[in-house]
Amino acid sequence: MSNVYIVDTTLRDGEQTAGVVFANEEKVQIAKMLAELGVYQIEAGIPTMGGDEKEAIKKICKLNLGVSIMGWNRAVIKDIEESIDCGVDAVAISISTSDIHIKHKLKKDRDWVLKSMVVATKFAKKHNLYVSVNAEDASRSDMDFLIKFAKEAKEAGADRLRYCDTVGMMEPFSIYEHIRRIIDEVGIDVEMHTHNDFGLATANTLAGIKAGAKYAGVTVNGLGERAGNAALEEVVMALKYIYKNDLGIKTNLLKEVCEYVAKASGRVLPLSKTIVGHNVFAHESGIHTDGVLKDSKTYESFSPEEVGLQRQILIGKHSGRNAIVAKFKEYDIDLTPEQAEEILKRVRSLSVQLKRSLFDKELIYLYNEMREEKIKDVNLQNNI
Ligand SMILES: CC(=O)SCCNC(=O)CCNC(=O)[C@H](O)C(C)(C)COP(=O)(O)OP(=O)(O)OC[C@H]1O[C@@H](n2cnc3c(N)ncnc32)[C@H](O)[C@@H]1OP(=O)(O)O
Ligand SMILES: O=C(O)CCC(=O)C(=O)O
Repeated sequence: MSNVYIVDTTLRDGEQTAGVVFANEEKVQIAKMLAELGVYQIEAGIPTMGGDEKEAIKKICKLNLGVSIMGWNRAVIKDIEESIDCGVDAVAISISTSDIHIKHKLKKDRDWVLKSMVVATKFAKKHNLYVSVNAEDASRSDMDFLIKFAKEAKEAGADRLRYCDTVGMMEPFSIYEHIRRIIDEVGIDVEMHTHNDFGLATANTLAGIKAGAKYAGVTVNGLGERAGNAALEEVVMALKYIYKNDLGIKTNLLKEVCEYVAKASGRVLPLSKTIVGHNVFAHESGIHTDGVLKDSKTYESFSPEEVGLQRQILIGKHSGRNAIVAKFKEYDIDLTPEQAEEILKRVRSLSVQLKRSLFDKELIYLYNEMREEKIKDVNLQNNI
């Protein structure tokens, strides 16, 4: 697998999540964090919107973060002029390639699409910008037309083609075929931009990469239109651990970045959010905790510290003896096997009553309760 570059669009597609707005300072802070994380390119927003959006993009450009800053544009010269005015070094030039979009949204025809894209691309190249030509709704486009579009984009000077699965209608096997065909027939660099409508955004991005796409367009926490985009944290970690392709991203910062974006977007991270959820390294089941306590690799794909998290061993209804023994050891209490068995019974009963796992102080309470009962029993037996 060749090198893969992360293109983060949290500040563009991520902010397009219905109802999400980043304050300008938050946009700047997110850009700084993404640069620190080590992404290749930040799609910072849509300059032609003007106002705050343009101000924030200008500020991000002025920071000289050492990463490429891209502005998003329609295939419209005025849009690109606004991008240039912001000081970006790269532009995304977007236009729909599917007949559904061309006919019903743009109300134009295929020739108009090709012409608008070529004119916009040549204009951007004349201004020494890096150009990604974005085929919106590529996945629902006629493949022969998409190939023609990609060829003309390349001839006009485009540096890459963004393949957009705009409504998230693809699955990995077909997307692999599409991307292979584009690369084989056009020989252009491809960026994957996938949406999560069927929960396949990350899988589809990985399939595209496997087919030879060099760029992965992602968002932090998978923010984005409707069900969102492929999540940065998922793609980076899957590439590292499933495909053995370490992109050099500072993954130990992931938790912090994801938490920040969650807060700024007002979209709380679910406890079991992939990669960075608070509970994705929490173990309760007896067989799992026993395994993890012996060797964490038995039930973890990578160590929690790698993404800025910590392992948690919870004690609850599904716990086993070994976890109970280990937990009390943390408090310098060496349980006998019989004591561990007895406490486990009490843990199960209390967990069912409370419908949750137990806090450490509740465990100590159960331990004291058990000891007091034992003392009472002995006293009774001795008639004291
Ligand atoms: C799949 C995606 O994520 S695409 C990105 C979507 N993001 C956004 O829309 C967020 C920011 N958008 C905006 O601020 C505004 O929509 C703007 C500034 C881009 C345009 O605003 P307005 O001029 O008010 O137009 P409006 O949004 O109502 O309609 C879009 C127009 O752009 C046209 N258009 C849409 N996509 C493209 C394109 N890729 N290239 C050229 N024209 C396009 C539409 O046909 C429509 O034109 P019409 O007015 O002649 O019918
Ligand atoms: O990136 C683009 O230009 C297209 C917009 C988009 O987000 C998409 O098609 O999913």
